[in-house]
Amino acid sequence: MNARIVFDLDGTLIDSAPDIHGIANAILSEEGQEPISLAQARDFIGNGASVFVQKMRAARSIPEAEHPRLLASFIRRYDHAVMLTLPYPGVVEALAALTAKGHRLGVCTNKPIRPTRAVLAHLGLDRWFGTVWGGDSLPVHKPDPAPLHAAFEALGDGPRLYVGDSDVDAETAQRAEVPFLLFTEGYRKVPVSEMHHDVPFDDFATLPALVERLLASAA
Ligand SMILES: O=C(O)COP(=O)(O)O
Ligand SMILES: [Mg+2]
Repeated sequence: MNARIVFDLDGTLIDSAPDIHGIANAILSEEGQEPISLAQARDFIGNGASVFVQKMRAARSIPEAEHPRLLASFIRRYDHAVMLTLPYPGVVEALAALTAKGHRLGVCTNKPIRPTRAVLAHLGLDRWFGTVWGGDSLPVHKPDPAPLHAAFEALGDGPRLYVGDSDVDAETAQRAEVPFLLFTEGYRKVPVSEMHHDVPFDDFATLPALVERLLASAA
């Protein structure tokens, strides 16, 4: 059965934390602040750019009054923050295998749409996706299920599956009532056993077979 499969981006398809860490520290350096660690940057990703900047400010006690200026600086740099980002191992092969099976693929991320398109194009991943939704594509973002619903709608008919790495994705899938495959090697903050999911996986090489099994069991 040809399915619609939507993917989260940061921490699921791509390890983008090194680039996001880089822009955060460029801003903090300009502000005369100490840098944050890569682990902190990874931890701050998941709820979009504004929440990232809010957590970065909190880590360095930068007042809220600076938020709009720092967010604008973050967004300005974000489109070019692609040089250190790589797909996780096996992602390209998995996307090719799923496409060869006739499944239609999409992206639903809380990353703003411009850097989303920039990084997908930079990595040559854009060719695999029939639809791409960013954190600012609609007035609401994940865990609101609206962008996920919109992504599925754009892909036509067929069973739906969502693939993501975070508690935000788990909640989005639950609210959208969509089966959820959890990539356990991304930017997860919560133990796998405490997260909602239908199927966990830690290696993209296993994803195509897991998808077929999940679709067969649901049929
Ligand atoms: O940019 C973010 O904060 C999160 O992005 P994601 O939804 O692709 O994990
Ligand atoms: Mg993610």
